[in-house]
Amino acid sequence: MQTTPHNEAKRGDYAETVLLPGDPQRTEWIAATFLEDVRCINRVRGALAYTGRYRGSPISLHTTGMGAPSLAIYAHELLETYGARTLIRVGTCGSLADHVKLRSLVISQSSSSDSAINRQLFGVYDYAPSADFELLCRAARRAVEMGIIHYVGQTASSDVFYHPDVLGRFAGVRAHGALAVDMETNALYTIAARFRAKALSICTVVDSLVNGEDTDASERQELFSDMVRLALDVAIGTSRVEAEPDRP
Ligand SMILES: O=P(O)(O)O[C@H]1O[C@H](CO)[C@@H](O)[C@H]1O
Ligand SMILES: O=c1cc[nH]c(=O)[nH]1
Repeated sequence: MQTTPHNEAKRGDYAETVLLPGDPQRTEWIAATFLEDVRCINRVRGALAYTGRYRGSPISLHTTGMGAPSLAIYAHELLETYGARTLIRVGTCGSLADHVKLRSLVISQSSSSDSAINRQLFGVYDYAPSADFELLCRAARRAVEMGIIHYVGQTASSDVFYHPDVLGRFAGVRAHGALAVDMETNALYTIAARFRAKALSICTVVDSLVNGEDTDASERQELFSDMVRLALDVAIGTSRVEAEPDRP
């Protein structure tokens, strides 16, 4: 019998820190490329999940699928049933700002949403979900140390990927500084807050809604190396000083 309706992993199979790719192929690639002693713990609905070690520390990966409802189910179960305490999204996003270029990283400080889910949850309030401050600071510092082009700021999460008004629909949030759009960060931060857990969303910019530029799916695994290394270093708390103990 499965432990949850959506997951066959047993209690205790997940590490406390879980990286969350949207795409199962990304999950599989991260497991094969970055983790040691790795084992697959879930295949239900193709939401591949693995547990292994990164530089000796236990880390899990779990595929969220696309959109807030899908992520919400998996994040809820990871926090409620599997004892996860830190969730780090390693996703993709579309640029909403001129200066946010393809292939850079967007580290989301907070995330607006057009989701009707929030209207059910918060009544008259427009809840403002945000990243865990410690994870956010660590990611920003480590990204500088690694020389990765990145932007820290607010993002938007939308339930609509294909929309006839490609950019115009974001006018309000763009005018107030939103850097990029994805579909899950708002839900991730909201659910983590509910469980008093830590969350961070790091996304690679794969297209621009401003100028229509796009990356090719074939370059994407390569493209994700910086994001995944950064997320893993953040997950295990590595800074340059810790990573180079022999430094004078
Ligand atoms: O690449 P992932 O992590 O799935 O993220 C983005 O890509 C999907 C849309 O293509 C949505 O899930 C969006 O948030
Ligand atoms: O959610 C997403 C992700 C990438 N690009 C978009 O336009 N939207």
